[in-house]
Amino acid sequence: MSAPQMVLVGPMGVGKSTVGQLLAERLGVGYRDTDDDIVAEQGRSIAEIFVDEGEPAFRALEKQAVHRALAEHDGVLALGGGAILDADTRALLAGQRVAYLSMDVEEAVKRTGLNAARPLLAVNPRKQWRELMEARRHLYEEVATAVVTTDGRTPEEVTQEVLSALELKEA
Ligand SMILES: Nc1ncnc2c1ncn2[C@@H]1O[C@H](COP(=O)(O)OP(=O)(O)O)[C@@H](O)[C@H]1O
Ligand SMILES: O=C(O)C1=C[C@@H](OP(=O)(O)O)[C@@H](O)[C@H](O)C1
Ligand SMILES: [Mg+2]
Repeated sequence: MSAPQMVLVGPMGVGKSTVGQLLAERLGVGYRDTDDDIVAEQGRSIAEIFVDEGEPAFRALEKQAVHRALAEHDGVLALGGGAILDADTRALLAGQRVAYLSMDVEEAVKRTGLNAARPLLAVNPRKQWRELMEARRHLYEEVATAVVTTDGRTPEEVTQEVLSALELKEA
């Protein structure tokens, strides 16, 4: 049983996976991403799981993957954007170092576009993103120990901000 050095949360396309890998390099620790764990375990893409079984089935797989990673991983952990919808997951995040990466809607549309890999934004991404954020913003804020805005910042700049905000020492 261990705990991640830090966890990244935030909406789709905000840069959790990109910044997570940079953070892991800077900290000299391993990187893990719960979406990758689900894809590896299922042998299917996230989009295929949504199409084949629907969102509730994906959320059940996600909950298992997140709880396993929180117990096993001691490096940087990036969660899928919707993982914080689960109350048990939010309870497990209490007491951990959690950075919430945020951005505004225009940046979100630029970064995700009409990207079929993110089924929840496949149709009318601007409206979908606004609705998702209305439902989730307070949950990201609830679990976060630091909030880092990513608008107009490169992944390297966001990485630096996260290190400073969480007072993490580099390797
Ligand atoms: N700070 C940034 N500025 C501009 N583009 C970014 C930034 N961070 C990530 N991206 C791009 O946005 C897209 C989504 O990034 P990703 O790391 O997959 O986000 P998430 O894991 O949060 O869904 C990728 O194409 C990535 O290259
Ligand atoms: O926000 C969401 O509900 C989702 C975010 C995705 O992960 P990213 O946040 O890494 O894109 C992925 O888990 C799935 O498409 C659902
Ligand atoms: Mg990701």
